[in-house]
Amino acid sequence: MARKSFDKAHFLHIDRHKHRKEYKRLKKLFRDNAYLVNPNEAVRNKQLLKYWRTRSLLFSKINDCPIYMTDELWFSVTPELIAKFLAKFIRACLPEATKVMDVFCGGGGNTIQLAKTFPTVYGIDASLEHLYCTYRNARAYDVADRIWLKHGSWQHIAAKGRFAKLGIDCVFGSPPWGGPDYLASKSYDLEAALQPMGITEMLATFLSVSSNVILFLPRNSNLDQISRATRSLLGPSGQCRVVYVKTNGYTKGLLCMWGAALVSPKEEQPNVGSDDERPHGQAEESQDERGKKVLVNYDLDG
Ligand SMILES: C[S@@+](CC[C@H](N)C(=O)[O-])C[C@H]1O[C@@H](n2cnc3c(N)ncnc32)[C@H](O)[C@@H]1O
Repeated sequence: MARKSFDKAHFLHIDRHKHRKEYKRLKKLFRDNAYLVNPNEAVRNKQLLKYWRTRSLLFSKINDCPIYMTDELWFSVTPELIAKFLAKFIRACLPEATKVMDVFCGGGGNTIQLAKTFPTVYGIDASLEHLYCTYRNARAYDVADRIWLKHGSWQHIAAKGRFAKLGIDCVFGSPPWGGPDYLASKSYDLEAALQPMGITEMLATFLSVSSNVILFLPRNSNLDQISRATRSLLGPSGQCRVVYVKTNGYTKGLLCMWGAALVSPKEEQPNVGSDDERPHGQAEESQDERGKKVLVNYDLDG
């Protein structure tokens, strides 16, 4: 691989001298062209076959452009349709926004669509391999120059408070749900099962970066825990908007939103922007009995 295989300026603070080990690992990943997907050869791991077969739902360019995936990314990347919807939704609510953050950026499913919509996107992940995949995939989508990647665990990064000073307009996160077993119980315990911290602590760390927060959570999430976390951090009048996202008639997860512009936008999102720029889909909205959560069903096939 050529010497200029990656632009290290995009990997924040991975300095050749200060962080020798990380730098070397990153260089080796680039040199080996590690994790490149071969669209003509099925993945060896049988458990991942179903994801490989529907690979173009994850990245529509996967059959034509170099896309990079670790085993974990096959089942954790946000499908492109949802990532696109989310990026347009944020822009419709926050038309002036320029800087957004994707905590737990994984293989870049969300980072890429955010970078297609906003000029500056910060991506954070505890896995150097995943950050490398995000960068590579962003190159395939021609948006690598808009992204800045930080390696480390969110707990440590949030505690340092550096991102709080950057004027980030919206912070998004798709935290690990604990693998495909997340549906094993009827109600997903957002305090005990969500990684790397429970919903209240996670929301607090996100709110320390921006007042506009979005989390992508399991579809069976315990909504009372969301209400409690909201009130404990934002007071009794705090509000959260919960958007159920459906594709192919199947609810993929829910988007939980905090911040005035996201919870009570001046105009309803589907009517904002040109036809091309509108978040695509049908929304049904209702208030819960206490009026604290705005529940929305969003069917992307509608
Ligand atoms: C569900 S995946 C995110 C998928 C991503 N939105 C995408 O579309 O590719 C969760 C990610 O969180 C990362 N992660 C897990 N624990 C973390 C931590 N403590 N701090 C930062 N990232 C973490 C994992 O490495 C994984 O890439």
